[in-house]
Amino acid sequence: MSSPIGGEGSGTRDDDSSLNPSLNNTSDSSNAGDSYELTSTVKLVEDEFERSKYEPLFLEVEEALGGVRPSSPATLVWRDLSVHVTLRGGMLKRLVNGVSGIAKPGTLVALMGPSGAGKTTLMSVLAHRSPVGTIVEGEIVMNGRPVGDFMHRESGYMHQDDLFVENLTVIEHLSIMARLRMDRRMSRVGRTRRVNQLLRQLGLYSARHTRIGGLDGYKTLSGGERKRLAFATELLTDPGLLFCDEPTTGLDSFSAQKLVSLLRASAVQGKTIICTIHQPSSELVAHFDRLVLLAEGRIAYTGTASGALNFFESLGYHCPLTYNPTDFYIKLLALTPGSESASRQAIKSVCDRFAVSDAAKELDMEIHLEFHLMNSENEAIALTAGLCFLGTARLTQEGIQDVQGALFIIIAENTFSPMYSVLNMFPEEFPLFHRELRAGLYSTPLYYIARMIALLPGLLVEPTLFTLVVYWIAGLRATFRAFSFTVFLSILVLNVAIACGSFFSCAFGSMPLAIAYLVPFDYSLMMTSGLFIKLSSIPKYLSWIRNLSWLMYSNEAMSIIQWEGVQNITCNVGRLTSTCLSTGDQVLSQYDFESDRLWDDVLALLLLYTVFHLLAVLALRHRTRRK
Ligand SMILES: Nc1ncnc2c1ncn2[C@@H]1O[C@H](COP(=O)(O)OP(=O)(O)OP(=O)(O)O)[C@@H](O)[C@H]1O
Repeated sequence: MSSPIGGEGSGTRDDDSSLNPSLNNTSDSSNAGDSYELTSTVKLVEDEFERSKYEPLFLEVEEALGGVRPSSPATLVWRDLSVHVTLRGGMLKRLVNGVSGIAKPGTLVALMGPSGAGKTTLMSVLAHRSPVGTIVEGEIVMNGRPVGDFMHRESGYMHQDDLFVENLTVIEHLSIMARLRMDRRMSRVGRTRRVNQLLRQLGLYSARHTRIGGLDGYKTLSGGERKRLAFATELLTDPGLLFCDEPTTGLDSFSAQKLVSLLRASAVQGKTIICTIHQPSSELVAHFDRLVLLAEGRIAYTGTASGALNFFESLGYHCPLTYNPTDFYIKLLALTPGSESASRQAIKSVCDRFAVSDAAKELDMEIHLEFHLMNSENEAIALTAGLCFLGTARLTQEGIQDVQGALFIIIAENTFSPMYSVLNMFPEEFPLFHRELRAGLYSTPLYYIARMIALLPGLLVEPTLFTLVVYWIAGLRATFRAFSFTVFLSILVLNVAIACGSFFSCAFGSMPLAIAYLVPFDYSLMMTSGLFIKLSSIPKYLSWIRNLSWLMYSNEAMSIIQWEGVQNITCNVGRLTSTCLSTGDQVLSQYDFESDRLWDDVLALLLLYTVFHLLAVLALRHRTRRK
């Protein structure tokens, strides 16, 4: 039988009667259709190659763009993760012990450690691909969702032993996999383009007609090419998250370097990549953004490669100059035959010291924040908040506090979660943005504006929904003007908060640093909001902060809307109260608010919105120039 592939000949392709039999089976009409479609898909790929020879410009542009961005960026967070297996006789064996970590879009993470440290176990649990019978405790979430079967669709897993149908050629393998794995709604031309693109990106173009392996007398793929083919197979669906189990094992140093460079390039495009890796050279380690050193199922270190050197030096372990630092750590964290108990003691001490280190605290803070942001389900909070205030906002002395409380909930909910949620936006995208900026694809202000426009639907819908729920359940002033003005103000508040968060995000290179400065700032905003301390009693040297406090402006404006013109607040007869506030004006002056400042407050909010965005663009431009 002749090969289904036409075009130029290759010694490896002729006499190909051994392609997947189902694809050549003409007795079944559906299979015949499949076979026809596959044949024409492969043909299309070939045609595309032929054309691409004459399209150098297209290649250059694609190279400049670095291919496509992943369809969905993925943040994976795990907290207090322990993994056990049940041994014969029902005994439990712990393989991973209370491990926490985070992997974000655009980062390449290395899981390292001596043999038996738990790397493969941890990675398979994170990928939701652990063997049956594995008991997992702790939390693992991807983009806010606890991991589940969806991980098989939404993440790729490159196994250590790449198994292929050996007598297929590279292009046949990828075409079949494209057909099986890619979205069924994608057109044949779309699939072809993707295969074509991957072959070029992963340097497999010249080997496209080479058989994967096995058959005597034929040229077969090298180890490095096999790994790259396995990588290309996982990239077909363009997952945001990719797991690679020992991708460099069995490769010479040049091939290993080439493969890790490809992983790095994919990460720079926005993917999250987690690899287990065995004793990498210093050059390889330099490609990784984060190292996770495991020992005896625990974390011995997490952070940058240079941070690892400092951490171990702080414990008194100095890596000799002639030594590869990763070999040094792994030797240090391995059980030495004959003195296992002393080794275990030393490993325990390293892990304990890391658990109380600054790096571990920073990591904890980052993880805590991720979980906090994931858990802040807006509508659920709105409902809970609304129910707490159910019907309490009446025109009585107690009702005054309830109205002010409900207003503050609206302001706070539209301030804090959104402000912190954008903190990582710019540091995360900075490598890709910087590369595209250098390629002259757009300017800094244009990128910034596009980023903000992308957020816009959420910036309008979220505050509207939240206010809608809290406002009516709490029973705030039931007039169209009061309600619509409150919605308008809550949208404004959220937008100022996002502008402020964006400024901190652009000004600081990492989220922990941005948080370190933002937390004291947001406390001062809150304290000068008018709810906790009377504005007139704030010390003079601090009172200027209130000019920056959009919480104060919005609190004043929303209070004016609720209380303007109100004349009939009930005083409790028979109850000894120091003062009785019977009009709306008295309520406002109780909080040091002025009834004629409504439009001043709106203007101040608009001004803060503009200033924060301008500062953010300037900070971003400064960072790109500095880099
Ligand atoms: N199903 C199982 N039953 C019992 N012990 C297991 C099981 N799976 C793994 N282990 C043990 O758990 C420990 C961690 O295994 P794991 O494969 O995760 O280590 P690793 O760090 O990936 O090692 P390597 O680098 O050698 O692949 C090892 O001691 C291993 O023997």
